Amino acid sequence: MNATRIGIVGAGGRMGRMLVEATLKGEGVVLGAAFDVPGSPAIGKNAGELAGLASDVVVTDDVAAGLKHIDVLIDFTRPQGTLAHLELCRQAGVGMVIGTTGFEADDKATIAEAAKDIPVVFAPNMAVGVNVVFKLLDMAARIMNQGYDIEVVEAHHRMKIDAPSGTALRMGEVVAAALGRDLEECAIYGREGVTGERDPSTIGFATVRGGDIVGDHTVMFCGIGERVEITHKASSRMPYALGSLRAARFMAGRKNGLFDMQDVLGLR
Ligand SMILES: NC(=O)C1=CN([C@@H]2O[C@H](COP(=O)(O)OP(=O)(O)OC[C@H]3O[C@@H](n4cnc5c(N)ncnc54)[C@H](OP(=O)(O)O)[C@@H]3O)[C@@H](O)[C@H]2O)C=CC1
Ligand SMILES: O=C(O)C1=N[C@H](C(=O)O)C[C@H](O)C1
Repeated sequence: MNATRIGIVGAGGRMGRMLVEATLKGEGVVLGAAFDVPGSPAIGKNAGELAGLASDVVVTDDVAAGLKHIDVLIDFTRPQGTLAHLELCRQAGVGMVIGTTGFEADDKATIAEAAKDIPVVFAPNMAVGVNVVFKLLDMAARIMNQGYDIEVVEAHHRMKIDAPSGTALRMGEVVAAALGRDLEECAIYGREGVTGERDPSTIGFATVRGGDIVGDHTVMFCGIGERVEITHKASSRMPYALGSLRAARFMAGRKNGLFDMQDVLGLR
């Protein structure tokens, strides 16, 4: 089988560099193109340089032209950029792996619409461990469905711009769905002042930002006399990159459809 030709947008970013490294070292994938925004210091550089490796791919800002050389575009940028790339991929018939977080509901509908024409894997966390945690949370919530207060706590590096993290929100969605609740109606995003007693139907979120924390997530099920905490801690961005490449390989032979990492990992 031919190697999947990968394009990476935001190649100079934290995830972009990790993806370049994983692609250049990976099996069944080949780096076909690398992109960043106009004016980025990454433009004109050899992509391999971003990861201390050898490559013949030069980073450009012309995504439309570069799509001719790839099968799948991997995008960890910003919602606005991702949506622009999505339209280009749709026109070119190129699949997309979307790791960007911070989308509004309308944006997610746009992604779902585009996935009628091209294959899209869209997930707030590509790490295998986090996707296993989603399954554990579903099971835990179904069993501890009464008498347990549920709180989601996440911590990330000081450069992160969205909160709560996409992963924390998905954890909340998984738990809410298992309990037959609607997260939009029961989420509490932080507390301050005289809040009153806790409403047992709510799911609380707390956010920590600091230093170089890669990504920690804990869901607490707090009962009377006991507490269960389910935690995932990332100490490297490589699991996100390796999951993304798995998603890109998963697309081979697919013409369209919206998938997430549960589909890629066979956890559905
Ligand atoms: N799904 C998952 O598994 C994971 C998701 N993420 C998500 O990925 C995203 C990126 O994270 P991270 O790599 O840390 O961020 P960085 O800021 O390090 O990288 C983002 C990259 O995208 C570029 N960029 C910024 N705006 C645009 C735009 N409008 N169009 C195109 N490119 C743009 C940046 O260029 P410049 O620096 O010049 O602005 C940079 O190269 C975030 O949403 C984050 O939450 C992160 C890790 C894992
Ligand atoms: O911005 C990050 O760094 C991360 N973002 C994703 C999120 O918002 O859930 C995934 C991971 O936690 C790292």
